[in-house]
Amino acid sequence: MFRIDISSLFIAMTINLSIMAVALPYFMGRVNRAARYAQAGIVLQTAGWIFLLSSSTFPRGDWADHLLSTLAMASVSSGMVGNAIAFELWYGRKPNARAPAAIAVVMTIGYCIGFSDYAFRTGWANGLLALQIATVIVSLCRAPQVTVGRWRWLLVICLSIQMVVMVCRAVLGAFYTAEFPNFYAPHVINQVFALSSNAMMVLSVVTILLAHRDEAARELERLATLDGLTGALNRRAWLLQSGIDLANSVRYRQPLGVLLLDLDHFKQINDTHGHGVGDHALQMFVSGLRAVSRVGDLFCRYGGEEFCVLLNCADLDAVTAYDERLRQWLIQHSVQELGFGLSYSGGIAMRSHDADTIEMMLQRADVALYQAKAQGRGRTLDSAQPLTA
Ligand SMILES: Nc1nc2c(ncn2[C@@H]2O[C@H](COP(=O)(O)OP(=O)(O)OP(=O)(O)O)[C@@H](O)[C@H]2O)c(=O)[nH]1
Repeated sequence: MFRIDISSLFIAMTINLSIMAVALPYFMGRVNRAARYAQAGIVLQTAGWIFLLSSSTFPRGDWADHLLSTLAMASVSSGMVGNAIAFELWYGRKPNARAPAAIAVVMTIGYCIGFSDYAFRTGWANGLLALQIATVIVSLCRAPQVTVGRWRWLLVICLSIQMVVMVCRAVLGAFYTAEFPNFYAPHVINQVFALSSNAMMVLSVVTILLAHRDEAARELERLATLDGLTGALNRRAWLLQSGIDLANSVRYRQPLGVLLLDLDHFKQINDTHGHGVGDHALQMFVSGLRAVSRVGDLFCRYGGEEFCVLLNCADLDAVTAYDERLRQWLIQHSVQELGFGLSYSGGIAMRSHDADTIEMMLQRADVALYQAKAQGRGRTLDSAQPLTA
């Protein structure tokens, strides 16, 4: 019959954690903030376990035992705070780990003060660590702001098991102290704890790698679809989405318009104020597009100082209103922000029949835009209106 040797399991886990604490930062190379927090979390958990195992080599209740055990609690609970922040970031949220951090502080202080009372300290530490895990589970169950892989549920399951074991340890330690005289006591709960901690260690490393891979994929997608300078969609992504929108507009018999916009005298802006100001003007123009756009409006940087907007469920009046809102926005903001007025010329093309394509609409909008430039700039013309020379 096999025997579960608790102290060997803890020692093996601490050795593996130490290896991971060194190997992860080394092999993952340059990583972003979330992965750095997760790596710091592993380092702190490792330190916590080293302190905890070292504390048991000193006489029980000795000052060294007291100090090392308290440091262990501080490190393990801070490690969970690091993990909580990493998960928040991986969920696309602003990092907010106030609850786990507050629990870590309160737990460590209470543990240090009440150290001489074994029943109290075991109940207190395990109970609050369970509560800390619960706050992380609640946060993981809330909808993420970005697409998150199945690692999310793997983590929820692991943490839930760990939380239940912690609660059992808290109850045993506080109320059934005789059955649970120390950390290595061969109680079934201690055995489950040793086994689940080992499994948890392996799975948390797997989770870190999966979450990190998810994030790298998101970053690649972002780079492939967004314009680096302005953050607007790039032409490729816009054409892809506008083809889908156009097909939907035919299917649901909704009007749809395209607005092609080109900043006026942009070369002169660059020449007079410098390329940096030119870049800032492009970014400001995109802020304007963002400010006046509504749900269903899709804009992109088409290239250079040219932008394109697709307006879903919009007739000519709605497209013209969009154009007017944008001009108003520029009048209100450009002089203040750039020191000079920024204007643009535009061409409108409405979907005119079911066989219309985005390319055909863009061609018509381009002709109208050319005409708007020829007529003195600072205006938008509709390609369906008779164009004056
Ligand atoms: N600062 C900056 N300038 C850019 C960028 N992309 C394109 N340009 C500049 O935009 C200018 C476009 O010039 P033109 O095509 O002559 O057009 P324009 O000066 O706006 O004249 P009109 O369109 O006829 O009013 C060029 O000087 C490009 O170098 C960019 O990312 N940043």
